[in-house]
Amino acid sequence: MTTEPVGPADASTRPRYTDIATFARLPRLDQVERADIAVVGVPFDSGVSYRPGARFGPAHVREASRLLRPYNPAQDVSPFANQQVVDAGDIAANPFDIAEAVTAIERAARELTADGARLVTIGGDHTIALPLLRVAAERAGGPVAVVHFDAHLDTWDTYFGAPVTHGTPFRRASEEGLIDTTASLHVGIRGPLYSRQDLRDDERLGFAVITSDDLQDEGLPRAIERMRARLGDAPVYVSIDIDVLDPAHAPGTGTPEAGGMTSRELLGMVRALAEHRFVGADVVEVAPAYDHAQLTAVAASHVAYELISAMAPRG
Ligand SMILES: N=C(N)NCCCC(=O)O
Ligand SMILES: [Zn+2]
Ligand SMILES: [Zn+2]
Repeated sequence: MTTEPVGPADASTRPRYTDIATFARLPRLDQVERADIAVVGVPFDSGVSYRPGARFGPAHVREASRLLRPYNPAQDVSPFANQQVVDAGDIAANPFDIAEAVTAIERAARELTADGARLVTIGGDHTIALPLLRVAAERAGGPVAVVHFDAHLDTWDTYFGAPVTHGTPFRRASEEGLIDTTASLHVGIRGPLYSRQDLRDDERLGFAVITSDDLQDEGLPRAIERMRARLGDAPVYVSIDIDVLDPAHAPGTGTPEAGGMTSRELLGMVRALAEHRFVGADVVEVAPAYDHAQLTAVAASHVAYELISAMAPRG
C-alpha cells in the first residue's frame, strides 16, 4: 500500500518562522521512506569569476522559502500532495579543489537519484551544473535538452586556463555529449561579451538563444512558443542562473548585468514547462551578501516552487 506524501509543516499550528529551515518547511529525506523530488543544496562557489558568496545560497534560499503555501493556483496543482518532495540537505564539496568538488557532487547526485528521485538543486555557483548534467544525461539514457535561463552564455572555454568554472559548464557538457544540440536553448541572454566569436562558438555547441531584448520586443507568449518548439518532446533539464533576472529583481548575485527579465516573466516561462518531461533542475548563483530584504532569495525560492509544481504529476 502506498502512503500519502508527507507535506510541509502546517503554518496554522506551527508558525512559519519556527524551526530549522528546510526548503518550504518540507520533511527531510531521512524523515520519509523515499522521495519523488529531492531539493538539495550545493554550497560551492570556488568556480566564480567575480563576486564570491554563492556558497551561502542554499541556506539563504531555504530561509526565504518559509512563506510558500501548499496550493499553486497559477498551475492549479498542489505540488507537495501527489508527489513526495523532501529537503535532502547539502552536498559537501571541497572549496579548495574544483575537480574533487565536481566529482563529489556527481557522486552524491547519482546516489540521490538511484531510486528514481529527481533533483531540484539549489546552488552554489553555475559550475555545479556540469556534474548535475552528467547524472541527468545518465538517468535520461542520453543527451538532454537544456533550457538555460541566464544573462550569460556560460559556454566560454577557460578562465586563467581553468576548464571547469561557472562560465564554462555548458561548453564542457556539450563536448561531453550530454546536451541535445537540436533542442537546447538559452533564455535571457544580454550584456557585453568578449567577442562576436562567443556567439558563433555557442551556436556550434548546440544552443539557440532567446535574448532578454527578444522578450521585451516579442513578449512572453512568443518567447514561450519558441522555447516549447525548440524543446519538442525531448527530456528536459532546466538550469536557472538567478542573474537572468534584472538586478532590480535579484541584486544578490555575483555577476550582475543590467536589462534583465522580471521575476514575473521567469515564473511564467517556468510554468510553461509543465507538460515537458523533466529530468532535473537547478537554481544557482544566489549570493546573499549582495542581497537586500531577501529579494533574490524570495525570487529563487518561488522559481524552485514553480519548478516543483511543473514537475508534479497532472490529472
Ligand atoms: N554567472 C555565471 N554563471 N557566469 C558568469 C561568467 C561571466 C564572466 O566572468 O565572464
Ligand atoms: Zn549568469
Ligand atoms: Zn550562469
